Amino acid sequence: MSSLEEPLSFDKLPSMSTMDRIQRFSSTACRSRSDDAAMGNCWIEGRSCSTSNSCDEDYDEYAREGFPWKKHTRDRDLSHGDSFNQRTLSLGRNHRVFGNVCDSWYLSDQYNAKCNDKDITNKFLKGIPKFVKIVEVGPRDGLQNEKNIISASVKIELIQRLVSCGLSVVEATSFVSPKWVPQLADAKDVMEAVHNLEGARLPVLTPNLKGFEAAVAAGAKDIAVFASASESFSKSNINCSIEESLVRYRAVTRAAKELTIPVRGYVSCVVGCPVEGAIPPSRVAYVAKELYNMGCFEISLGDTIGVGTPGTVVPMLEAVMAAVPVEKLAVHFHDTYGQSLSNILVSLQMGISTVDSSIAGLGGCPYAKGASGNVATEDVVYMLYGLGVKTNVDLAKLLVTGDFISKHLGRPSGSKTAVALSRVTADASKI
Ligand SMILES: CC(C)(COP(=O)([O-])OP(=O)([O-])OC[C@H]1O[C@@H](n2cnc3c(N)ncnc32)[C@H](O)[C@@H]1OP(=O)([O-])[O-])[C@@H](O)C(=O)NCCC(=O)NCCSC(=O)C[C@@](C)(O)CC(=O)[O-]
Repeated sequence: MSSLEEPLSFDKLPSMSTMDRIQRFSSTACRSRSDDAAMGNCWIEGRSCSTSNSCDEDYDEYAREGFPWKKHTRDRDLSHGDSFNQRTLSLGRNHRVFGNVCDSWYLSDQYNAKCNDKDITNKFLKGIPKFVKIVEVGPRDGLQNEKNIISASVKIELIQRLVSCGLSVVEATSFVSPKWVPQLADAKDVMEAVHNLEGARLPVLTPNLKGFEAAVAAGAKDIAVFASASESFSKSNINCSIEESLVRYRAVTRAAKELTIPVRGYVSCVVGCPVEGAIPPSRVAYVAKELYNMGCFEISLGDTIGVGTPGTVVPMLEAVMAAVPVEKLAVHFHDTYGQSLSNILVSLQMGISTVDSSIAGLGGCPYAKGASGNVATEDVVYMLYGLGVKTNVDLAKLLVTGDFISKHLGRPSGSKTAVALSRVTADASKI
C-alpha cells in the first residue's frame, strides 16, 4: 500500500501548523508561465499569471469588486475567461498556500494533460458558468441536527472563519421554535454577535412572522423561508400543509419587502421524500414558482434526503427552469448516496451558478429521517477548481475551518477532499 492509500487517523487532519508546514514546503507563490508549462499545468480557457506581481494585481482587481451578489453577473460578462488560476484558489494575501500545494501535488501532469484538448473541454464543459456562488449552510443546516449542544461562541467563531475563507454567503442560524430545533435556540445570541461582520451576507431561516421579527430584532439583514414539495415533509418539518406554508411565507416576504430585506426561498424534497417517495417535478416547479412570485430573489432546490441522481435531477431542473429563470435558482444536495457532486455538475451544465454546501459535509434535517450531511464545501471548491470555475473561496482556509469544527464535534471531517489533502500534507511533513 502506498503512503497515499494508508488509512488516516483523525489527528492527521490539517491544522494551522500543518498548513504552515505546507507554506514552507511550497515553492514560489506565483510561478512564471514557462514554469507552468514545465509543470504541465493547464488553465482551461484561462490566462495564468506571469509574475507574482501580476497575481497581486489579479487579487487587487477582485478585492475591489462590488459586493459578491453582483460578482456572478460581472464574471459572466468577462470575455477574457480567466477561469482558472491561482487566485481562484487562494485570495488571502498571505494565503497562496493551497495554490502552490495544488501545483506541486494534486494537479500533476497526469491529471491535467488531457484538458489541453479544447474540443473535449468544449464538448462537455461549455455550458458551465465561469463563476459559481457558494452558499455556505454549515452553521445552520450543518449544525441543526447535532445532538450535543454546541456553544454559541463556537458557532460565532465558525461563522467568522467561514467568512474569512472568502465565502460571500454564510447561512448563520434559524429563528425557529427551540422546541423543534433545540440546537439553534441560541439564534439571537449568534446573530447579535455576527450581524455586523463585513464581507458576507448572513441569511437566517424564518418559518413565520414570529421568527422574522426575532431575526430582524437580532440584526439579520437577509432571511430565508423554507417550503417543501412534499405534503408529508411540510407537515413534519413545519407542522402545516404546503399551501398553509405559502400563506405564511407571503406574509413574511411582504414584511421583508417593507424593510428591503432580501428573502431566499427553499424547496425541500425536490426529488424524493422519506414518506411519499418520488416527488413529481411539476410539484417542485409549482412551489418554486410560488416562492419566486412572492418575491424570493433566489430559490434553492433541496434534495433533502440525497436520493437524487443526474437521472432524476435533470428532469426536475427542466421543470423548474420552465417556471423560474435559471439565474434565480440554486441547488442544495445532501450526499446520502454519494451523488452530490455529479448532481452539482449536471446542474452547472444546465446553467445553474449557485450551489449550497456545508463545511466538512456537516448536516441533515432533524425532520428528514435518513438524511445525511450536505455536500462538503471543500469538495465543491475542489471540483470547481478542477473545472476552472471561479469561487473566490480559499481552500486552505476552508480546510483549517473544517478541522476546527470537526474537532469541536469530535469526529473526522465528512469532506473527502479534506481527508485526502490531510494525507498529502502529512506525507509532506515527513519529507
Ligand atoms: C414552524 C414551527 C414554529 C411551527 O410549530 P408549531 O408548533 O405548529 O407552532 P405554533 O405557532 O403552534 O407555536 C408553538 C410554539 O412555538 C413557538 N414559536 C412559533 N414560531 C416560533 C419561532 N419562529 N421562533 C420561536 N418560537 C416560535 C410559539 O411561540 C409556541 O411557543 P409556546 O407558546 O408553546 O411556548 C415549527 O414547526 C418549527 O420551528 N419548525 C422548524 C423546523 C426546522 O427548522 N427544520 C429544519 C430546517 S428546514 C431544512 O433543513 C431543509 C433545508 C432548508 O435545509 C433544505 C433541504 O435540505 O431540503
